Formats: sequence, structure tokens, C-alpha cells
Amino acid sequence: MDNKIQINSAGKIFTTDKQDVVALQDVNLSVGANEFITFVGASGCGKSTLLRCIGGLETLSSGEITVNGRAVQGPGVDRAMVFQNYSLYPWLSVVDNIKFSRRLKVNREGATSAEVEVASGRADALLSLMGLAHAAKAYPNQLSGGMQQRVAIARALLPKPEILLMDEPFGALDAQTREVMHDLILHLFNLEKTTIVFVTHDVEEAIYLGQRIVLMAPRPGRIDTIYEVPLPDKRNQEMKLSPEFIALKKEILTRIRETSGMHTDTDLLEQMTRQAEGSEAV
Ligand SMILES: Nc1ncnc2c1ncn2[C@@H]1O[C@H](COP(=O)(O)OP(=O)(O)OP(=O)(O)O)[C@@H](O)[C@H]1O
Repeated sequence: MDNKIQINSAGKIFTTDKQDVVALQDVNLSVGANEFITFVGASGCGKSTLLRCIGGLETLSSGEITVNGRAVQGPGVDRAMVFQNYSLYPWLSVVDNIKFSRRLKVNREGATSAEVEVASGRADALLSLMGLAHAAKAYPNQLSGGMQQRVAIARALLPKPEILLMDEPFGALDAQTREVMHDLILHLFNLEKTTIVFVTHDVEEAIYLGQRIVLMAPRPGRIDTIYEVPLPDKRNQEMKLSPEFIALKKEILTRIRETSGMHTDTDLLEQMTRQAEGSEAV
């Protein structure tokens, strides 16, 4: 796998009135091209800070992050970000929200009508892919949370970014909508061949989506463990009941608890593992 993102000895210290916070300490990681990598870890372990540094929204205090071998020095069209709050423009329709960034670029660079047409074609394709064609003319306040997030993802994908950086994108959605979004994002990942870096609090989400999972630990924010997900690349919801899935979930939850002092219901997980093993044996 080609290397897309390289993080070398990354450190980030936030200096506040009261104290210095070491948000990242000696973080080293390679992310491959067309890899789906997920980040989990206790609150405050630096997940969002690292994502923002990759996105160029935050600068490192030490170390370096490169994308395609070039040092990150700010945001760029090669990296798109999607956040938990959909941050759509309320005064623009769905289709205009999706085309917005391209319109700015087109205006700035005095693009030809052919280029505008290509952008429009891709916007229409993304609308269909996201199941939003019927809502193209609607305004954000007329959409459900899941639909708004689909618009935000389509908008992020419009310029064909090589890397999609997602910070708790489904955190505000209900469980059922999240499942739909999971399968949608995996479908997009396969179609668009992007590299996806995805931050979440939800361990099940991290396993279901990720090829690798990076578990970070707090105080100081650092990488604790990297897990390979023992599931085929083509995922389906049934896999969440497999012994491998449940065993990994338990291992990660236990490690998060150990690194943060939080508690999980391990008895319940053990019971689920036994049940899943029982149904495998039948
Ligand atoms: N702008 C800032 N100024 C001061 N401290 C900050 C700033 N941003 C983040 N921090 C601190 O850096 C540490 C890491 O924060 P970060 O938001 O990256 O963690 P996180 O793992 O994403 O947390 P959560 O899961 O709760 O979102 C925390 O202690 C946080 O309080």
C-alpha cells in the first residue's frame, strides 16, 4: 500500500492561562493510500487535534505531518473535512450547498463553462449517490439530521479530495440512521478510492468502518495501540455479531478503560461473546 499520510514525532502543546496541555506527544503513524483508518480513545486524548493538524487547521508544536511526501502547512484541496455539526449554509439549497466550494473556485479562477458543467455533473452524481436527488431544491432546515450530513459529505467530496477527514460525523444521529450512514460511507469509500481518517467515540463504529483502529490515550495525548480489524473489506451489519468483532470490541473497550479510568460492562460483553460462540458452533 502506498503511503499517503506520514506523521513523524508529532507534538502539540496548548498553552493556556492556567497550564500547558500536551494534546499530542511523539505521535508516529503512516496511513496508506485508500486506507480507512479510525481513531478511538478517551475524551481529551488528542483525536480531534491530530485530525485538525492533518487537515492543516492547527499547527504542530513539534514534528511533521506530510501528505504525498509534502509537509502540511495549511488546508488544501487534497484534504476535505466533515464535522459532527453539518455546517451547511442555511440560505442555500441542497444542490447549491454541494456546489458552493466549486463555485468559489470557479469565480476566483475565471473557469470556462465546460469546467462549470463538469462540476455540476459531479454534483448531480453525488446527489443521486447520496439518495438526495429528490431533495436537490430543499433547504437545510427542511432536512433530517441524516440528510444534512449526507449533503455535508457530498459537499466535501465534490472536489475529489484524496483524503477525507471525519470528526465524529455521525455523533449527532440516531442509531438507525448511523447504520445507514455506515454502509453509505463504506460504499463511497470503495467507489471514490479516497483515504479516510475517521474519529469517533463509538468503538463499534470504529471496528465496523476501519481497516485499522488507532487507540489513543490521554494526558499526554498519544497513540497507545494500533489494531488490525480481522474482518473482510466488504462489511455487512451481521458481522457485528461475529465472535471476532465482539472480542475486538471487548479488547478495545477494556484498553480505553485502562487508559482513562472509565468503566464498561465487561460481564455483558462476555455473555455476548459466549452467545455468539454458541451460535457459531450450531
Ligand atoms: N484550542 C485549545 N486550547 C487549549 N486546549 C485545547 C484546545 N484544543 C484542545 N485542547 C486540549 O487538548 C486536549 C486534546 O483535545 P482534543 O479535543 O484533541 O481531544 P479528543 O480526543 O478529540 O477529545 P473528545 O473525544 O472529547 O472530543 C484536551 O485536553 C483539550 O482540552
